[in-house]
Amino acid sequence: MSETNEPTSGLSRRKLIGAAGIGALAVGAGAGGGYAVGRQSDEPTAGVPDPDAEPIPFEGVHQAGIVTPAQDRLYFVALDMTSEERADLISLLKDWTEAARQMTQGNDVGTFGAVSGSPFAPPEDTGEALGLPPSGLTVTVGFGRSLFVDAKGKPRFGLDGKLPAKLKELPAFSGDQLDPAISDGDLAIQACANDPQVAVHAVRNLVRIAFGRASVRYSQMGFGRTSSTSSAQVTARNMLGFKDGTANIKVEDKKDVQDFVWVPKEDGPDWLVGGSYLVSRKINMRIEIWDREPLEGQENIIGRAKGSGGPLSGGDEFAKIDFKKKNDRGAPVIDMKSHVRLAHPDFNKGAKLLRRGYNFVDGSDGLGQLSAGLFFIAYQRDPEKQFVQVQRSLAGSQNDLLNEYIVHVSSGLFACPPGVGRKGYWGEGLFA
Ligand SMILES: C=CC1=C(C)c2cc3[nH]c(cc4nc(cc5[nH]c(cc1n2)c(C)c5CCC(=O)O)C(CCC(=O)O)=C4C)c(C)c3C=C
Ligand SMILES: [Fe+2]
Repeated sequence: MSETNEPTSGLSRRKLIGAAGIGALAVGAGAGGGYAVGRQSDEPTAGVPDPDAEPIPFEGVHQAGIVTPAQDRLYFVALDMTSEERADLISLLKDWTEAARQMTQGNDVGTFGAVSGSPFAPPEDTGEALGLPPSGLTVTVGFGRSLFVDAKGKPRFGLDGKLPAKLKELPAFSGDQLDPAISDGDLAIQACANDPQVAVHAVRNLVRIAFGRASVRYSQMGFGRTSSTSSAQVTARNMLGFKDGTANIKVEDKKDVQDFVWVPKEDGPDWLVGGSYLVSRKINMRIEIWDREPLEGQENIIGRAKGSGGPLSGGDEFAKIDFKKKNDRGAPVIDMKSHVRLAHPDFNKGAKLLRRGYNFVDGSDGLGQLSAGLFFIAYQRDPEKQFVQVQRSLAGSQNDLLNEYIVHVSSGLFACPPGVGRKGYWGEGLFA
């Protein structure tokens, strides 16, 4: 297994297949006939470079979609197994791995894809990504605690002894209003891309492949990444209008990535080494109330300037925060209950997270208010020492000033296995 590998071969969505040409339909008989129709060629439009044409490598030591520079769109889905058969779980993980391998490289799912198979059988690929480039698609999977043990603690799928000690249920936090229907799950898929159609196509096909073995529990679409995971990216803004992700772990911070993101051998279990834990929290915002808060108040709540993103203690966006600085009345310039102070490693036993969240707007509620917020995602090596530590500091009406404007409504914790090589499949080590 290497960190990066060349794309695998497959049926390119963008290649003109056969000599029939645009719009022509080749008709034949039998599943192996190769009925090909292509709608686009690989030729770029003259003078317009396509930044999304180059796929992100699927194979590697770690799964893509964690330290990979955060794309602009998310489609997150949690599923529950509908079969209790170990063989079904294994075959599902194998089928998902192969499909993700193909889709992330800009190829159709299957041997004949969307339009090259038998006209008498449903296509292997649903087709809505035909003609679209890879668009930076990454597909990342995770396993929930309920995949390993049922509600009574009885092992499922013969996975006795495989449950990671750190894959505990997250504790209840003050102020949580969690809806079980949109929380947890046996399996999670995080599909990220720069084109929402490509992310949706990926999830739709994986859900379709799962039919008879697993079904959707809940899903969430996200737009506008709220974190940068590379210092080459500009910091994007969240729905509160603030730059979000300034102090995030970036892929270039090699030591932080090593210390805070990947599960090392000494932590175990063996099958998870090189993987990571994903925490998801859907956080609704009382956005209309926030919008009535004066600028000074908004900045005091976050602890940073809304325009530049710099700390209120002074300096540009990436200046070190001076929590000791006082104003002329002798009060701390950075409020003791500001979000950045309570979330900062200095006040959380050194804990850091790799945040990878997205904005969402799920239409409007019955009161004419936007159902908007942040679908928070964070990766870490140890959920208790990292997410739980920080969220305990933030939660509750006596803590983070931001809590007046937000409410956590969904929660998930998933163990994401390491990456795969040319032949492996996700979670293979679980069945060794
Ligand atoms: C438990 C972890 C965190 C939750 C939940 C969370 C929710 C949340 N955050 C914002 C907006 C911002 N967060 C910022 C910084 C920041 N947030 C967390 C953790 C959680 N946030 C951390 C660890 C940090 C970095 C702290 C530091 O080291 O300085 C910022 C500032 C810019 C930045 O550094 O990213 C903003 C803005 C919202 C709106 C929100 C819930 C809806
Ligand atoms: Fe935050």
